[in-house]
Amino acid sequence: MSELLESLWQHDTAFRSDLFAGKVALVCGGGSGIGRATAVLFARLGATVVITGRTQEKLDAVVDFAVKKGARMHGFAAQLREHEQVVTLFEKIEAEVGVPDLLVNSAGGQFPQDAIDLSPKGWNAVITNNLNNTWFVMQRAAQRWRDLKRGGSIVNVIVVLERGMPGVAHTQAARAGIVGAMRTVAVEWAPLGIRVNCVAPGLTASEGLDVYPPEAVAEFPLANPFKRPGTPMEIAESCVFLSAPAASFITGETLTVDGGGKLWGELWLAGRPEWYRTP
Ligand SMILES: CCC/C=C/C(=O)SCCNC(=O)CCNC(=O)[C@H](O)C(C)(C)COP(=O)([O-])OP(=O)([O-])OC[C@H]1O[C@@H](n2cnc3c(N)ncnc32)[C@H](O)[C@@H]1OP(=O)([O-])[O-]
Ligand SMILES: NC(=O)C1=CN([C@@H]2O[C@H](COP(=O)(O)OP(=O)(O)OC[C@H]3O[C@@H](n4cnc5c(N)ncnc54)[C@H](OP(=O)(O)O)[C@@H]3O)[C@@H](O)[C@H]2O)C=CC1
Repeated sequence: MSELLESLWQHDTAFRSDLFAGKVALVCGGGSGIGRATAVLFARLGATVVITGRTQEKLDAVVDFAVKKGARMHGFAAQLREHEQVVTLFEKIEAEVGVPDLLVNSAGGQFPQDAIDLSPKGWNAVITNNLNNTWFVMQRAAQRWRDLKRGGSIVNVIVVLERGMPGVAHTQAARAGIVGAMRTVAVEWAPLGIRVNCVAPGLTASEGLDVYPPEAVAEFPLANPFKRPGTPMEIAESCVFLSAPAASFITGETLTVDGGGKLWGELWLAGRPEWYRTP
């Protein structure tokens, strides 16, 4: 783990080392994968960072590392599907750290299953985990910015939507909901000085991929024309770009970071059905 964190700390970045000095960044899902890379990058660029997720130990590992590097980072656990927990989380952050200026929503995930077999409980779990979760957090941030008469930036990490994604219809539906909400509030919240954007990663090498079956994993190199997964840092750079002053005229957009996967690529997350196998 410390080797991985060290590699994130040393990784090349396009950004100035004091870019976010004086800013507070909240990264949901910051205990692993894309969220962790984003949190570490914000910390390297001078922000005070708060990470959240359900598992305190995962958060502690990242915080301990960052603090040893001299960065300012805090880890507060929360189940983001519960609206009351989101409200309490914001109260805690404001009391102990300060009002977040920047929000990156990378908390989410799903399980792979053919759509026809999804149970109502499984569908609801994934919709709640990726639509309600992200919405509760982005709305709470916007409410606080409105109340305090200050702006902010929101970046939601979603999935690539253009061609659907066999094996994860539930997550496609949830993330399409986020895109619709994002495009709408980009207009409603512009007068408040709030920008809201999405990053759509292609297949990215994170712990999150552990839930996929071996037959799906074996075909992951077919996901894009580079024939490799992206790295969490390749996604983090885009999350940070959209949060930065360099993106001050960008709102309501989705930045796809998928190595060209939506132009050429195949991703069968629950495995390739017989019909689509070449003889
Ligand atoms: C490029 C695209 C690639 C994307 C990659 C990534 O996103 S990587 C990042 C990925 N990172 C992540 O995905 C991490 C986050 N992911 C998660 O935490 C879970 O996937 C979650 C969203 C379902 C959690 O919801 P939860 O805590 O409520 O979960 P729970 O365990 O209580 O299940 C609720 C119900 O869901 C159903 N069901 C669940 N699993 C399966 C299954 N394998 N099979 C079938 N069904 C399944 C089942 O009905 C279950 O109820 P039951 O029958 O047990 O009474
Ligand atoms: N890796 C990939 O190939 C791709 C990933 N994505 C998306 O990017 C996002 C980040 O994924 P990635 O970093 O790869 O995967 P991870 O599973 O590593 O990260 C997801 C994080 O979200 C947290 N989380 C999940 N649900 C909740 C919840 N209800 N409340 C609070 N925290 C929660 C998890 O922590 P904990 O379990 O401790 O709560 C975990 O740290 C996800 O939305 C994912 O679907 C999109 C496209 C491709």
